[in-house]
Amino acid sequence: MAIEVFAPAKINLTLHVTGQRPDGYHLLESLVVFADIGDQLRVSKSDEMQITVDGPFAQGVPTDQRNLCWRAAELFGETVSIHLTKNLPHAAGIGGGSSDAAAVLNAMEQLFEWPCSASALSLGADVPVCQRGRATLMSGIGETLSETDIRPLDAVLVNPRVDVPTPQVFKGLTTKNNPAMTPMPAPDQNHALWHWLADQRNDLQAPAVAAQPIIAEVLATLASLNPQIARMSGSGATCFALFETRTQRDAAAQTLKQRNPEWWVEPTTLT
Ligand SMILES: C[C@@](CO)(OP(=O)(O)O)[C@H](O)COP(=O)(O)OP(=O)(O)OC[C@H]1O[C@@H](n2ccc(N)nc2=O)[C@H](O)[C@@H]1O
Ligand SMILES: Nc1ncnc2c1ncn2[C@@H]1O[C@H](COP(=O)(O)OP(=O)(O)O)[C@@H](O)[C@H]1O
Repeated sequence: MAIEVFAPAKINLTLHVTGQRPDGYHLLESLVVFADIGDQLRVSKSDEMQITVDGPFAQGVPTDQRNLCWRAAELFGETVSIHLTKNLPHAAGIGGGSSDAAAVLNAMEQLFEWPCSASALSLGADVPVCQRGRATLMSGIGETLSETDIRPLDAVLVNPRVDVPTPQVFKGLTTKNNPAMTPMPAPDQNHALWHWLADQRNDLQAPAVAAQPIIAEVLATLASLNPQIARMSGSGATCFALFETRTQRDAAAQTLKQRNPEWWVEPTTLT
């Protein structure tokens, strides 16, 4: 029997860095949502571990213990065969590896019919939130999760096809004790959410731009298309823009693809 699972792109609509633990990990506050685009995985029981990868971003994805999917299976404690169709850019701030690992854990719980007894957090700070796969307020280093409600958001994701290693971006932070997020508004209308989002931040945006200046160009290009908000996700380099209507979103995506054919541009709905 094979289980098919979807590993959606993770988007940090906000990302506040509010402190640092003695072990070096940073304390975060983030509103995390998920896209309707992502990687696709097929997981089946097998006598030995095996990973095969195809898809537009297959190149450079490890097929051994370095793949987070492999480490997820080891954490679960069984061997499986995994086929990964890699549709998302990696080292991109949209949780590609973390979302794949979360999907493998979810698939293995279905396949073997018992829950994973080890902590998903040991695979990466983003894996627990990716296991939920829906709008969540995340804090701590990624272990404190509280469900939240948002209306579907029309967004365009843009990645200029440069890798941004997460540890390097955290190292580039100049201040680690930044103000916390303010309380999120009730989910009854998107206007209130957009207003609130505009007052929040991604504290990793400045160090990511310092590491890869093209991110500033992506953000300026998105801002020129009159979105409600344009910001970077995670540690970058993927940026998102939110639009009031699906028609505006699709028109913006079309313009971006024409102007910058070398960028990865995807219209999507975030929930
Ligand atoms: C920044 C975020 C925001 O959601 O997203 P991405 O940019 O990875 O998508 C995550 O916190 C990333 O989570 P994840 O990619 O799972 O991180 P991990 O593998 O646990 O850690 C990679 C490295 O990032 C740094 N790190 C990560 C999380 C955290 N709360 N503090 C940190 O300082 C550490 O230097 C660590 O060695
Ligand atoms: N399943 C996977 N998909 C993509 N990258 C992976 C995977 N497993 C391990 N990696 C490695 O993890 C690194 C970070 O990728 P990713 O998790 O997509 O980044 P980010 O944390 O920025 O979202 C990549 O450079 C790649 O070598």
